[in-house]
Amino acid sequence: MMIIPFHYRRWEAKYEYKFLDCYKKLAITINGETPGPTIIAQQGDTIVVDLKNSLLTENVAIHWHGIRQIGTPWSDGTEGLTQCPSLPGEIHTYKFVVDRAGTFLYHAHYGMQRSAGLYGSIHVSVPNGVTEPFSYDYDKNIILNDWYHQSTYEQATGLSSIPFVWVGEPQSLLIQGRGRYNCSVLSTSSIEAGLCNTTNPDCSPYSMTVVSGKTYRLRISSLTSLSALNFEIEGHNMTVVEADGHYVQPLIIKNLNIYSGETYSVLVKADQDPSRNYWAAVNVIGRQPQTPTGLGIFNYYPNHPLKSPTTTPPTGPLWNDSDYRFAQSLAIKARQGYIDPPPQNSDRVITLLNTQNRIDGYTKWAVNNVSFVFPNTPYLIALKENLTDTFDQSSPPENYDSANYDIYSIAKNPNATYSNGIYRLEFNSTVDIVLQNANTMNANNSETHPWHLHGHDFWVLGYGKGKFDSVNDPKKYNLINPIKKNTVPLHTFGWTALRFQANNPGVWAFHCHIESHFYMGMGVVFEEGVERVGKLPTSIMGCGETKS
Ligand SMILES: O=C1O[C@H]([C@@H](O)CO)C(O)=C1O
Repeated sequence: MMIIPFHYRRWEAKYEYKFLDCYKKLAITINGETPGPTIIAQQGDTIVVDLKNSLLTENVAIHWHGIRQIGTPWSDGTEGLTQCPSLPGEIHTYKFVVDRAGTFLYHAHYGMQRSAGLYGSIHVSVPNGVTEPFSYDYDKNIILNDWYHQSTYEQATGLSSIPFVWVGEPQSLLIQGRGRYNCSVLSTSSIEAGLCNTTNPDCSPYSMTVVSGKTYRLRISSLTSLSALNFEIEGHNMTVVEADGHYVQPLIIKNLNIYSGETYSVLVKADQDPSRNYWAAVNVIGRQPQTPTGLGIFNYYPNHPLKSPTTTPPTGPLWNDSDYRFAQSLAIKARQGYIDPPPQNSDRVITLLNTQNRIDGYTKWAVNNVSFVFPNTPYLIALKENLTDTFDQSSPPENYDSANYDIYSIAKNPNATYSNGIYRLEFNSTVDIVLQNANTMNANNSETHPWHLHGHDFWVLGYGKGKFDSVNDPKKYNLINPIKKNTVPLHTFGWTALRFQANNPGVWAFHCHIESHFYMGMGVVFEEGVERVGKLPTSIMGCGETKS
């Protein structure tokens, strides 16, 4: 059979009532599904998606998470940065090449729209004739998510109100779009009105059927709005072999910590007593859990796929065991034979202090005291068309006053400022980013932030606890076999150091992947080589100064 290196998809995004955790809620579907259809392609293939916006009164944009968009920065799908949003009734065409094998994602990148369920997976297989450094019998896809009963609008309104209304912890955890809310806590009249229905097929538990003796590659990813998660299959170890599309030195673990925006492949051998089923369990870590364990079934053929094990489901590590999380992050290294060594030095170091702040009575997140706000005209268009009065031309700060800032205390002055200024990077330069965590505006509290970079993979040079020491910590960087990623956790009261090459012409977001945190300003924007970007398609225009 001839392989056609071109994949054409017609997708329609629309709101539908779904019972993903048995509770009735409007969800954004693609062609009727959430998670949406999986894109299966081979390295080097071109993907074309015609996305029809049938959301009636809401704009849309889709980001292809982990795809670098080399030569197509206008297809990154980041509203306000690389495109105007597409309006109800419009069809927007995304066209890009999947240039690297691995497990990637797609999801809405407009306001907090991702939390309404617009997301899915992208599998890119290796080219013909190339073999992977591990073997397995079957490939399965598992997207983890958290789920809220409040709409995106109620959440966003609360976050941008005085007094501030926090979104709180999710009601459910979803495994491949399925969860289970305890309907019995609701009033009989709500249940009679059909608000919660445990027999709805939408919330039938995720069950993965395995055959004894076979090895499964589970492509596990997280697109949670808030929660850091721990994934475990009762009674089975797993071997991590891939992270964000890069091969990992095989690491055997009992359970996997996974942060929003990350993807991993783990190998699991069906090597336990086949006369019963086992739990697949997802637990909240990093924040005090108020959400029940998310449960799926690891089903040994020929047991019934929905037969619940009689055992107690795994409860995961202690939610506040940050040592456990640091240790797993540190243990993941690039695979021998597949190491892409980082440049030994960098041209520029940007240190980003992560803080929760206040601006005019509003609660915000900021980096180096600047809370990001979107421009009306997407940067990519503004820069190419010289519409430079459309955003703040001053560069955001490269550092914070580390000598006088106590990361373990509530800031003496929590006030921050707004800006839509961007970091302009010299094309082909090597850039280091040091993410520094700190205390929030609540005493003795620091939160985990998964940072995601668009348009690049970065090397993870190190993780540490406490305040980064700019003299001694760089001496401990892993410059031998660091893993490359596009999303990385910044652990509580810690730092994370990254290195990347500014070699992809375009405008790229770098932000906390927690939906509410980016919405509250926790992100920055990098530009490099924009003069090298080809002619922009007019389909990305139509808002702000690009209306004419
Ligand atoms: O932005 C946030 O607000 C809440 C909390 O700090 C409000 O008190 C929280 O946990 C966040 O991540």
